[in-house]
Amino acid sequence: MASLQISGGSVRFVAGFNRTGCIRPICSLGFPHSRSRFSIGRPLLLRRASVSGESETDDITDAERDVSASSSASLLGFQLVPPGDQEIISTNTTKETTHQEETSDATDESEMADFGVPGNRAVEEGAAEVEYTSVKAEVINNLVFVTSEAAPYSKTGGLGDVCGSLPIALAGRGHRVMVISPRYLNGTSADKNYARAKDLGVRVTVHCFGGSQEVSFYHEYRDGVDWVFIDHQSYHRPGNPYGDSKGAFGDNQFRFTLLCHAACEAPLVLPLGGFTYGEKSLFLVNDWHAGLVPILLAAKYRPYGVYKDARSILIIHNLAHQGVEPAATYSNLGLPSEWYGAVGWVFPTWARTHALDTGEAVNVLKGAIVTSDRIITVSQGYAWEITTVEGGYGLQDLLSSRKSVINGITNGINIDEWDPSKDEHIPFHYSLDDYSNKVKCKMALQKELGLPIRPECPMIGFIGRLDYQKGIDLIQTAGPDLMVDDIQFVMLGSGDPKCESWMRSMEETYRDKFRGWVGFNVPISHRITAGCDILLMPSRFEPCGLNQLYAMRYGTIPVVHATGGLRDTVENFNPYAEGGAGAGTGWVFSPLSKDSMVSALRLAAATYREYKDSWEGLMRRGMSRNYSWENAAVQYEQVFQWVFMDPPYIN
Ligand SMILES: Nc1ncnc2c1ncn2[C@@H]1O[C@H](COP(=O)(O)OP(=O)(O)O[C@H]2O[C@H](CO)[C@@H](O)[C@H](O)[C@H]2O)[C@@H](O)[C@H]1O
Repeated sequence: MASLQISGGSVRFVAGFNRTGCIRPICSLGFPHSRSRFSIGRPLLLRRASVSGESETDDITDAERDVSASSSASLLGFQLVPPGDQEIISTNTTKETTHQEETSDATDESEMADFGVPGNRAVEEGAAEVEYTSVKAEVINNLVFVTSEAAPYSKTGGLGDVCGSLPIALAGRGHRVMVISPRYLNGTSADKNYARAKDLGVRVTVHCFGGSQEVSFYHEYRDGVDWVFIDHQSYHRPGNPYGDSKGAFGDNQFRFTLLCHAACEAPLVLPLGGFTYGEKSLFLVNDWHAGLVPILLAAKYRPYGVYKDARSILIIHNLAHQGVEPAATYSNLGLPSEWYGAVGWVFPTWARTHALDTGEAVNVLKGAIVTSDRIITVSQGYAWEITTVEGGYGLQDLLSSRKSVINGITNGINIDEWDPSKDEHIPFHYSLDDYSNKVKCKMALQKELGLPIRPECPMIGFIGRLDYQKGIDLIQTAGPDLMVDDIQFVMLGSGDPKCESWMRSMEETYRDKFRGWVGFNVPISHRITAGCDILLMPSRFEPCGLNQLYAMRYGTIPVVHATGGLRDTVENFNPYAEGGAGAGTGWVFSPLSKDSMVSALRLAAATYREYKDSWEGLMRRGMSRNYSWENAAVQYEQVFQWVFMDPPYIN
């Protein structure tokens, strides 16, 4: 790993094979439009059923294709962890656990509690159904979110959801909130998302990559939030924020370096509503794409007395993507030379390609971890996981050293967009008071997909990026076993081309049972969430996960692997609890194996068929939970208070 090669006039960073046999990244030095490493997945001519039930061919456009942040500067597939033993949580609803299970569970729980934040009422009061009355924050801050995506302007996954809804919740509590992301124009109808954003007429020159770049700022004030879009020609091209059908963009390091420099200038130069946000801003830095911000505050601004009163919080949505590029690219980042140590990173010896390979690289997320004032992960379980060798992706020791400033706060969801009583994407509406229309949503979905219309047949759904993280290999292995059962299965997603073709062949083999929809399609994701009885999430790791939250709100029962946020948010079903009334909101299986997943699904399907009361109990408990951002916002505010108590971490 990590050798530098001169090839065809460009320097390439060549990766070797990892322990699981996947080819590790091959990345370029980030020259505009040179291609780098992971391929994103080819466009697929997919066959899908039309509403009339007939099969049709649909050419998925770039705008629709799901290409996630994972495609960019990712360590995914680069197994930086020794294979560890999985803890065992029985999928048995009688909850018979072995001594080993009890021990490991107890350890995890107590260690995870270290990452909790006072104010988490859902946890503290042990009540899922806590009601929140919207109140104003006690202390008001100037908040500046920096992110590579924010829905509805840009979204390839959960990062877009969170950065599109948490800022609104915080603004509703009285904070002044700005969200900064690129103004992506890809020549499709998605460009109209930016139609209301107006050029502020402010120009800033950014010095990086051996030259100077002029960026401009577009602005829309909506739902109490200043949405600011950085404009530069490198954000204008077909594809999604990270790549296109040929793979991840080779200049992503450049594009996100530009974002970070411009984001640091924004609070100083943009007179939004007549006034700048000023130097006492709190930067909320999301994932590696924004990771240069805290480094710039420390290295570029504070030495000159600017941003002395500012603070930064790194929000980790996914540690598998760290923005790793060759060490030689350091000079591109626009940082003083003496700050190399902040981002300098060395691959472990075993991961290098040969004896002379020094394994040196720059790692933007690592730099953010060492320079940000505090760190938040999107669930408590994940906060603990990233400090372990299994979940730390090589950064576990560093993260453990900053354990005292790490907190886990479980994501909320946009309860207006995801509301079965008024969802514009679903054909029939329902609620906790009357969910009789849910089965009509199922029948409509069966019709739309060209499946036999069978309201009594358990319908299982999967929605997500088709990649290693989401455990798609497990679904593929389990496919034939599952198809023996009397169920229907629908998958929506795109990414790994092999999985895309597997979906197509499954659909051809099991015409009455399986449908695969390749692409990124928000309306369909809503209809699957409403129409299915069961939502499957066998994620290998899941920092929080949003689909299980959407599912529970829609009375769709999640069957999830016991990891990260899935374990935090789904309570394993116990039919004997509460004097036989039952408890729990889904099935949480472990270990991550085909057998364990299939038995959990079979248990769920059998409960659906034979124990209607238990099923309705599961639905009701899931639907009555409070998923709004209110609980999370209160905890975020607690961390905001803590972050201003201390001087900046790097002063
Ligand atoms: N093909 C498709 N068509 C339409 N919609 C699709 C789709 N594929 C995915 N989506 C949507 O994208 C979002 C995915 O959210 P997740 O939280 O599951 O995952 P993601 O891994 O992207 O996010 C990372 O960040 C989030 C936010 O913090 C964490 O919850 C998560 O664990 C972490 O991996 C959901 O809104 C889902 O409906």
